[in-house]
Parts: sequence; C-alpha cells; structure tokens
Amino acid sequence: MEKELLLQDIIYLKRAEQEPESESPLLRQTVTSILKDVHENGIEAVRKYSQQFDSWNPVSFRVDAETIERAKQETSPELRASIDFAREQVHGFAMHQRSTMKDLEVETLPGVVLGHKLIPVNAVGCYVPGGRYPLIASAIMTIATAKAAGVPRVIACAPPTKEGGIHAAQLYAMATAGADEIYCVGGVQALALMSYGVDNVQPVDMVVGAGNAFVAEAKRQIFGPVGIDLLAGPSEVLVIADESADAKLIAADLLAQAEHGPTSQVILVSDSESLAKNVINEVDLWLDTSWPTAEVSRQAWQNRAEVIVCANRDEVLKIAENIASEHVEVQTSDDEWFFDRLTNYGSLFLGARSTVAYGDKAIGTNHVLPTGGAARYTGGLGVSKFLKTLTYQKISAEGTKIVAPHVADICDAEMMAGHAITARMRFDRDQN
Ligand SMILES: NC(=O)c1ccc[n+]([C@@H]2O[C@H](COP(=O)([O-])OP(=O)(O)OC[C@H]3O[C@@H](n4cnc5c(N)ncnc54)[C@H](O)[C@@H]3O)[C@@H](O)[C@H]2O)c1
Ligand SMILES: N[C@H](CO)Cc1c[nH]c[nH+]1
Repeated sequence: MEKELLLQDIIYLKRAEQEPESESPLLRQTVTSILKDVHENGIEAVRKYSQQFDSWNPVSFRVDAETIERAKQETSPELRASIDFAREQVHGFAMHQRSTMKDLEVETLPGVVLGHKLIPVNAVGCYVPGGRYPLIASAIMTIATAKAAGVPRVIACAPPTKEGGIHAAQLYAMATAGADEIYCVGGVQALALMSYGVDNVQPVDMVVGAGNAFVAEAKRQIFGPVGIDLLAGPSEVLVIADESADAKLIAADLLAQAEHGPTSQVILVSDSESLAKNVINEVDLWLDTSWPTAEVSRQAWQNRAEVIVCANRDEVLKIAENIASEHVEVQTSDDEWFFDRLTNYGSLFLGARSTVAYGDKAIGTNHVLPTGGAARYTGGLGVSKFLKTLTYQKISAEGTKIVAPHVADICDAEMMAGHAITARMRFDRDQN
C-alpha cells in the first residue's frame, strides 16, 4: 500500500495478520459446487446443504401465515415498536431518495424525442443474514427498500436459528417490511433457491442483501442471468480521528464492528500517535474487563485490525481513499474537511455523535453496503438499485431528415450495410 500511495511517514502500530476469507480458492470452489448441485438437482440439493450446514430439513422451507403470526406474538410490543420505527425511517428515507429520481422526456432536436423511464425490477430475492446474529434490521434494509422502489414481488430467505425456524423478531421484521413470500433457508443454498427457482419457487430477476463470505461469493457467481445489488460481505469500519477525538468512544466503535465475526476488518487512521496509542489501550481495557462480546471481537481485533499513524491529514485521507471501507467514521476537529474530500466509502458517519450502529439499525440510511474495496465503484443498497433506467426514442419526419443521413454515413464507414439500409429507407419514405 505504501508503494502505491507514495506515503513516506506512516507507521503501523498494528497490522492485519490474516487475508480476507473471500480470497480463499477453497471458499470459491465450495460455492461453485453448491450452486451447480442446486441448479442440477433442485430441492433435494437445497435440503442436503441446509441439513449439512444448518441441521434444518423441514417439510417445506416456505414460512406459513400461522408461523408469521406466532412470531409477531412472540416479539415483545416494545421490540415491535422499535422494529416499526426502523422500518418507517428506512422506508421513509428510501421514499425521499425515490422522489429525487425522475422519468425524463426531452426534444433533443426538432422532431426527436428521447426519454427514459425508471421501471422497477419485477421480482427480487432478499437474503437476510442470521448465522451468528439474527440481523433483524437487515430484513428492513432489503425488503422495505425494494417495496419503496415499487418492486411487485419481493421474496426473502433467512437461515434457521439453532432451535429451528427463523428468529421470531427477524421474521416479524421480514413480514412487516412487506415480503410477499418468506423461506427459512440460509447461505449459498438460499441464494440458489431464489435465483434458479426450485420446487414451487418462481425464480427472481435479482438477488440482494448482505451475508458472510459464502453469501457474497454466491452472489458474485450467480451474477449474469440474475442481477445483484453489490458485493456486501463481512462488515468493515475505518475510523478517521485526530488528537481531539475521544479514545474510549473510538475503541467502542472499533470493537462493535469486530463483534460481527473474526473476519471483520477494523481500522483506525490518525495523524496523532498519542490518540492512536490511547485507542489501543482502551480496546485492550474493554476486552480485558467488560466488553460483552469479547470472545469474537478479540479475534477480529487480533487478526484483522490495523492502526495507522500518518504524518498529516492529507495522508490520512489518502489511506482512507485507498481502503474504501464500508463504514467510515470521522471524528476530528474539522470533519467538514474530510466530508468535502472523501470519495470512497459505503456510508459516512460525521462527528462523534453519529455512529455505525445508528445506520446499521434504525436511523434510515441503508446498512447493506459495499465491502472489500467495492466502495470505489458503488454505493450501498437504495431504491436506485431496484430501478432500471430504460431509454426510448420517438421521431417525426422532421427529425428523420436530420438524423438518418448521419446514421447512414456512420453505418457505411463501419461497413454495416444492413444498418445503413434501415436508415435510408426511412429517409426516402419521408421524401415521398
Ligand atoms: N456488508 C454489509 O452490508 C453487511 C450487512 C449486514 C451483515 N453483514 C455481514 O453479514 C455476515 C453475516 O454472516 P453470518 O455467518 O452470521 O450469517 P449468514 O446468514 O450470512 O450465513 C449463514 C449461512 O452460512 C452458511 N455457511 C456457514 N458455514 C458454511 C460453510 N462452511 N460452507 C458453506 N456455507 C456455510 C450456512 O448455510 C448458514 O445458513 C457478517 O459477516 C456481517 O458482517 C454485512
Ligand atoms: N454492520 C452491518 C453492515 O455491514 C450491518 C449490521 C446490522 N447490525 C449490525 N450490523
């Protein structure tokens, strides 16, 4: 990284020791063979992998209305109110985003009318992760956003809990977010079921949502005949902080992200060595005393954490831009300086009052976000991902006179004589 960026004075107080799981050839092969098996053998293969990875082999993977109603009753009214709040914020923000996106029709030349229509994808499959934690908010992020975009058929899959069946509050969130069909199946087999159409499940046009490295790889391999939103794999955070920041608060934000799993990437970049050292001490203190999920967070901290000290904020910016992390928090005395210059992030959290957990759960911005550097070329999930921008043309005799000769000239030069005929025929007809 130093070579690429030509940085001179950066110091690593801590370096990641492990390569991301997604780069493992074994993981890729595993995903390829599961997808192939489900493609060829349908529901029997889904059953085989569901049993193998999740000890789950129900009569039907489809969740019925009675089970959904029971899940609602099993979810406390207080938690239901918080889930409803989150759904309103996420759906509301998505609707605001939708209102900025418009159909277009314009007369670009006399008699030449061009336009585009924003048309929702017809059928979407949402993956709602639930291996380590039942990510309740993920149901809202995918399903409610697809509905806000106007997708007519939204189906969703989540893995079973250890006791069997989808976690009650997660199932309540899936139903209340507007899923038209819900299936209890996890991992690669879930993506395959939705994409290929297995048993009575009609295939979807696009699969979306986050998940572990297997899920992210499955989406990557499925892409082509079926669309995907983006590659949203194991969670990441990069905190930009200077001398003015609160080391204990930053330590908590880093460990919260590490809580996701041993492969979560957590990074601190600072132009203050003393702040960086204080954060490391605070992390150690939390882990040794009272961090509630120390067991898993410690693994990510040991294996995947980096603490980088730079000579100045320009270099901090270069590092952050190069990493293009999923979540970027800025806690400095001049947050606007970074806000004006940062171009690579999944979602940005400005100032010490904002935090990743707000975005992850309920504030309204989407938490399905690009990982593994994908923020260099895409943002996170939003209504725009579900909308196709479809163009059209209408042309009068007046317009034909202007356009056809240029088209024919280009066709001749390309030696596409057939194309030239189609333009000249129209030109000639309008002469008569
Ligand atoms: N980038 C984002 O926007 C975003 C958002 C939310 C969550 N996440 C990430 O989602 C992930 C959730 O992961 P999770 O594992 O808890 O849940 P998950 O639902 O993604 O994966 C669970 C499934 O993985 C499959 N699986 C487990 N081991 C396997 C193996 N060896 N081979 C094949 N399949 C296997 C099982 O079928 C299981 O059902 C976390 O890494 C989290 O950081 C990312
Ligand atoms: N941090 C995840 C996005 O990578 C989303 C999430 C939800 N809850 C906790 N985390």
